[in-house]
Amino acid sequence: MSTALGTPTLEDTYAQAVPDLVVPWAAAPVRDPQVVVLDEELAAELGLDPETLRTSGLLVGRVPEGVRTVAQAYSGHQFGMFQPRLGDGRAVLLGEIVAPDGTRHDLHLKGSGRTPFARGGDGKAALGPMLREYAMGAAMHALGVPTSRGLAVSTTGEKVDRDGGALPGAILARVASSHLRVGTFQYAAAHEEPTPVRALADHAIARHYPHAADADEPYLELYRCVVDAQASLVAQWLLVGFVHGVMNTDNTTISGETIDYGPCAFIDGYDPTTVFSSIDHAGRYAFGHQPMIARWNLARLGECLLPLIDADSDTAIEKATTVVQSFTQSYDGYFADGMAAKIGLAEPDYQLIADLLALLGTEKTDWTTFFRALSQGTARDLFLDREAFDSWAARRDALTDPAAVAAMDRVNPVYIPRNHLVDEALTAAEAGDLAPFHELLDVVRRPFDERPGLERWTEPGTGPFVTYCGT
Ligand SMILES: Nc1ncnc2c1ncn2[C@@H]1O[C@H](COP(=O)(O)OP(=O)(O)OP(=O)(O)O)[C@@H](O)[C@H]1O
Repeated sequence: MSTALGTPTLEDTYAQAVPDLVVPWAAAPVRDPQVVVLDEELAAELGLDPETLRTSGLLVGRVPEGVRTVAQAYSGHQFGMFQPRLGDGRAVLLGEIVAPDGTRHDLHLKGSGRTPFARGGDGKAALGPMLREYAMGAAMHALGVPTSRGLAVSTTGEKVDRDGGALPGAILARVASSHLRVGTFQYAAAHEEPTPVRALADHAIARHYPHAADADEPYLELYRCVVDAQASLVAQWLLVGFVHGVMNTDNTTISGETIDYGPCAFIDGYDPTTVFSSIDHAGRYAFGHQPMIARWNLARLGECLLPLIDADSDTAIEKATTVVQSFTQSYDGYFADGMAAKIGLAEPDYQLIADLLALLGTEKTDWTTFFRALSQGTARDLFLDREAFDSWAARRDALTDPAAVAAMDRVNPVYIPRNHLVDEALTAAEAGDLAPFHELLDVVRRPFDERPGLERWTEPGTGPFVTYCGT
């Protein structure tokens, strides 16, 4: 069913395709909603009028009569442990919007009240974490990394209890090309088979990889596409220095977009062991582990698809294994191509890249600063052991491609959302001062243009590196 909503229309192809995987559910009423930030550029991309959005109540879940909003079911491996019933515990899917360019997007609320999936949670969200998700999504989008994006954050006028304190409550309106997760397939596979998994896979194909429908083996092709999309995504995370922080299977998307900016951050100094989540004591989701974890998560998706891949289970396992094993080669290719562009080579040189990573790791050189300094010819100054840098740089200079050198500054950002400055902006916002948050947005939305007056945004923080794990 689709329902007119002023100009936009909310469709529900997902709920229709897999009714067993949703629960009809409405956002809890909000007494005093105030839109704190709204991404007008994103609204325009979706064909939505910002003023209507500000006043209609849609951003906190007030939908016109007849629109069937739902909470989505999903399972997930969290830190390696299977949780059969997670789902939208504090979220609702308002519906799908078809943008003027024909692309389909979910409009989803986070922090909109308890649902049947809430388990012990209060169904709410605090302002700081929702603003964090909004800013990180905006930053990643500006960096060219596929991501869910915040359309708006609204305060609810109520307080939420977190760690013994009362914080302003908020709702994030989030847009994604879908909210299909590896965990969605895990839920379908764990609860009933094979019909829901097949219906879900058919929906995923139609929505994200329509060419797979014409392949000889459509479900194997779907799997191949997701593995490739995730290999590309995680390579991009590492290239920009992003640590997701909670790469559970319920945070691994079928579309290949980044989702759920919980305890995430960008690294300052290059160190593959960097962990940003205060609950990740073993370093499972450390910066350098992310490719391996993505592959592990994708193996869980493969398990769900086995009955669709081949009626003979041994054959299905063999085919799925070949696909998941292709992750490593795809990832290595994406990462090496990206690194080549970052250092000004037309073609990757694997040894040169490996030696650079070793060099940066030894001194924990600032990841973002290094690549811009390389294009400016000032990278040498960043090292204590300048001879080691000189001998690496001489090998690189011999291979540089003039066109690639000119393009370096278009792939190497000057500005990333430095963790200490994000925390500073969120602390101010929770205290009622939004000015630092708006400055943060302004900086991260134009990451490649060096601008005077923003020098402090290029400075690394002084730690501690494990930080902010609020919800
Ligand atoms: N305050 C809360 N009340 C109810 N359920 C919650 C709350 N916080 C988290 N959950 C649920 O706990 C599970 C894991 O939480 P997680 O932080 O990964 O999700 P999330 O950040 O709420 O949502 P998303 O993954 O959509 O960004 C999910 O099922 C989520 O809905």
